[in-house]
Amino acid sequence: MLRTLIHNPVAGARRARRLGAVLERLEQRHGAVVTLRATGGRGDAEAMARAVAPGAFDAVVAAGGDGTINEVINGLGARGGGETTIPLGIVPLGTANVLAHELDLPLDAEGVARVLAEGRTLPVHLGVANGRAFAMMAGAGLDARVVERVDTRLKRLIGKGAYALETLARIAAGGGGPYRVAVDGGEPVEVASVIVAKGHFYGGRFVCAPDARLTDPRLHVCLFPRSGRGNALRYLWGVTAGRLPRFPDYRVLPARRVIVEGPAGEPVQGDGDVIGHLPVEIALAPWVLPVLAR
Ligand SMILES: Nc1ncnc2c1ncn2[C@@H]1O[C@H](COP(=O)(O)OP(=O)(O)OP(=O)(O)O)[C@@H](O)[C@H]1O
Repeated sequence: MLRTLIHNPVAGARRARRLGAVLERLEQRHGAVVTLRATGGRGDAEAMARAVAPGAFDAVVAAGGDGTINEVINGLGARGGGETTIPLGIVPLGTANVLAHELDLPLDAEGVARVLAEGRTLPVHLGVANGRAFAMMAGAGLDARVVERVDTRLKRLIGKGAYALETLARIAAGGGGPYRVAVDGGEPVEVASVIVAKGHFYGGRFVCAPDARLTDPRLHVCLFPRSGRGNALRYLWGVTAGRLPRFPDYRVLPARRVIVEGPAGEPVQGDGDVIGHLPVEIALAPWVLPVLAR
């Protein structure tokens, strides 16, 4: 069993010991041969995944947060996708680890190593936003502005709390939008924020799109219609309290193709990192990614 493991040492800084324990179990208990490569900066994980020689490894493992995993996914996608795609494995070392939660991956070293060695492969349908693949979600509006501005040093220090503080700061600052969202060629609707989900979890284990599933070839468009600080706080409370899907003004539409327009140059987030700017066309990726899961 041959695995190449692409590690973001910044994402994993607080959890370096967990990665060591995973490697030890993989090699000693499961007899895996692991090649470890560390990234040196943004874009490295994608280039490393893209450069894996065909047939050299039977899985490419991303060790980091959702941003690192997203890069590896794009690197694997750039290889052409299709039947020959190398399976993706995950060592969750990030702040929110939304994809790991969505896949119900174990977080302990023993469990992570077992999935990487013996897990089944799950066919994951990806989204693609202006050519960049995403596994969990892409969006424009409040959450994209939060992702753009969140202080990375604070994230390393206090984890998810940095997102909470930045969300409150962005709500207080106001502005942004409105966005016009056209679903499957229909008339555009105007909203204050939009999230296009592939998975049902958001920001950890909060639920935005209850019916979205990674293995389902559909996008779920989450529409936050009302603008203003009061409504932004109300939606935020709805997400954190698990009430959002029951809000009468909140809507989730299944879709295959979504176009979002708004103030030119506003950020678009994908899997928790800025992956582009408006306007954006979001669709399903033309390839399916095999992902190692329980
Ligand atoms: N060696 C490196 N030094 C600095 N930044 C890096 C390095 N390698 C990767 N990065 C960048 O770090 C960013 C954050 O990484 P990642 O998302 O994996 O971790 P995280 O932010 O802790 O987790 P989460 O996405 O779950 O919040 C990514 O955008 C990635 O491109």
